[in-house]
Amino acid sequence: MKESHRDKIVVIGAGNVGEAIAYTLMVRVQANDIVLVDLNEDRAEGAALDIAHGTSFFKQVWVRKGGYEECANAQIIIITAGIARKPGQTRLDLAKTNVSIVKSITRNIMKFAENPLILVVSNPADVTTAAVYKESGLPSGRVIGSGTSLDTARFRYILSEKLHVNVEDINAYILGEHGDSQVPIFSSANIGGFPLYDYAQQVGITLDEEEIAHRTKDGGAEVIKLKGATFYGIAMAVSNIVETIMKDDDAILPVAHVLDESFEEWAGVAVSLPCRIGWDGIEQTLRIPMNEKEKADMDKSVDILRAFTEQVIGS
Ligand SMILES: NC(=O)C1=CN([C@@H]2O[C@H](COP(=O)(O)OP(=O)(O)OC[C@H]3O[C@@H](n4cnc5c(N)ncnc54)[C@H](O)[C@@H]3O)[C@@H](O)[C@H]2O)C=CC1
Ligand SMILES: CC(=O)C(=O)O
Repeated sequence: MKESHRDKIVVIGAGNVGEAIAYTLMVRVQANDIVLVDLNEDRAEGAALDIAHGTSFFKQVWVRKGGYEECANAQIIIITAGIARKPGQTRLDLAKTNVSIVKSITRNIMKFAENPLILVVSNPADVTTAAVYKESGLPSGRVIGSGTSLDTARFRYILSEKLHVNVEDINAYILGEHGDSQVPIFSSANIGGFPLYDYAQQVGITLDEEEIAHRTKDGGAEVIKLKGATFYGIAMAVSNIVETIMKDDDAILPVAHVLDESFEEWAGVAVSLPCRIGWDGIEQTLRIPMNEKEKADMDKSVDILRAFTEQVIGS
């Protein structure tokens, strides 16, 4: 296939996360041209070759190392470059370094791409999303942070374990910060269409909200403590976002973007809410019913993110 006819995705940062994303995109054939860009060119080339060697078991997908000029005609650009969180270190400790990395990457992307769709994964993911939005000048719906998509996946996984039910039957969100102030929305969660607590009562299971929230929030730290880094979970979360964009299928996913004025006291902050996503990025931001405690926790999460974002990148 001619290069000009390929569906191209550029992944910037070919470390654990970038490599796992490229692998997942290849296996699921979500693009037929996957380009890895990294400051460490050997790392990008090695990762690309390792994945490319396996393509004969799947479909024709080009996986290769490249430079920023590849962004010119990419359908999606995914930023994963940065410094990974060390055991015991908070996500927020890393903010200043990673924000300056994603800002310089954004300037490089914008040299070549006219109206790119950028997906931001580097931590702290909400603050880096705000930084890329500001630096790029793009509409906020075209700068999507992976936000609480991974936390939501962890929440659903834990609920499926507790309730002994297929994870696909669980509709429940973690919203707010991808971090310590994240908010589990229990009040509007449903299991196969049944309100969560109706379902739990019918199957005779008592849920401990605090324990579930705690396990969800600590999911990343738990894996980091055990094996040093998380990368498969985020790769699958990103692949899910990529799928809805590439297929233009209007799925509703919990992702971060900078909220507009209609969100009043939350406006101007990059934070996760359920969003309808398609080819142009975020098409609609949805307001999910919350009880009073959840709403108060969301207000707190937004306040924390606003204060921190201002501290790191200015208002
Ligand atoms: N949002 C989420 O849910 C998750 C986010 N992360 C974050 O993803 C980021 C990457 O994590 P890992 O891949 O494990 O780290 P890693 O250290 O394995 O890889 C980072 C890569 O970025 C590259 N890099 C650094 N500066 C660069 C620059 N200016 N331009 C191009 N490449 C550059 C490095 O050479 C390295 O290959 C971290 O910030 C981590 O905290 C990780 C897991 C989940
Ligand atoms: C590292 C990280 O952000 C996570 O696994 O949630």
